[in-house]
Amino acid sequence: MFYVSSINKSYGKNKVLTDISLTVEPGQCIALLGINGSGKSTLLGILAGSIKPDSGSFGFDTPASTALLPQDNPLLPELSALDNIRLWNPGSKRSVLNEHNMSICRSLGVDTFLDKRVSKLSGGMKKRLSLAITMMSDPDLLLLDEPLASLDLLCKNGILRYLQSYTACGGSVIIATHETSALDICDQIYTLKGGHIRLALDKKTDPDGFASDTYLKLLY
Ligand SMILES: Nc1ncnc2c1ncn2[C@@H]1O[C@H](COP(=O)(O)OP(=O)(O)OP(=O)(O)O)[C@@H](O)[C@H]1O
Repeated sequence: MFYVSSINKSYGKNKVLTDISLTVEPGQCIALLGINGSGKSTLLGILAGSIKPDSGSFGFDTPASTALLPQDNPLLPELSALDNIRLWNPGSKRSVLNEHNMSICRSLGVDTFLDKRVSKLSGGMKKRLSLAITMMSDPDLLLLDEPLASLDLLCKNGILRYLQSYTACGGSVIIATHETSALDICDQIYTLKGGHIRLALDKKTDPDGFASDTYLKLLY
């Protein structure tokens, strides 16, 4: 289990996160919903270890690992997709295309453009490549910051199906999103408002609450 306990974060006088607590079980997918500037990226950055909270704690109850897929793809545009994979995977040139990594590439359709330069890839291809690289570290908890932004329906669907197969194998996901289609695969929806977090929907106790025409109400 991954726990977050009483996290607080301010930028100067701007109190962004107040007393944030939640838990994520293995195999669970949790959505973070909130308007622009509500603190979703800040919270994910804290959980990924790249932003220091003012107070509070987080971690796993057993040894486990986390990986963050940031909003902007962490790719070098002048390199090929394969060279970007090599860059993020320390090891020999031969071992980077091992069966484990290739199976991730195949699942996300990245194997079809490994030799292409990143600057020539579409937004959806870049996102799938970034996700593939993130998955190669075999994380137990995947932190996703707006992974579906500006992707076409087919690409969104492919990524969502991939995430479903990941959680079906016991992986956990926290996904910050404005996309209602992403909420369909989530077990719980938390909202961030005025710095505070609230469990707004839980599929176990309110399966009927998961309907795209009701999601907007959660933000008010
Ligand atoms: N490095 C920083 N220095 C100062 N203020 C920051 C910094 N990063 C974020 N903020 C502020 O913290 C607040 C939360 O920003 P954050 O990016 O976490 O929101 P968000 O919910 O992810 O927004 P969006 O949906 O637009 O991506 C905003 O008011 C933002 O201006």
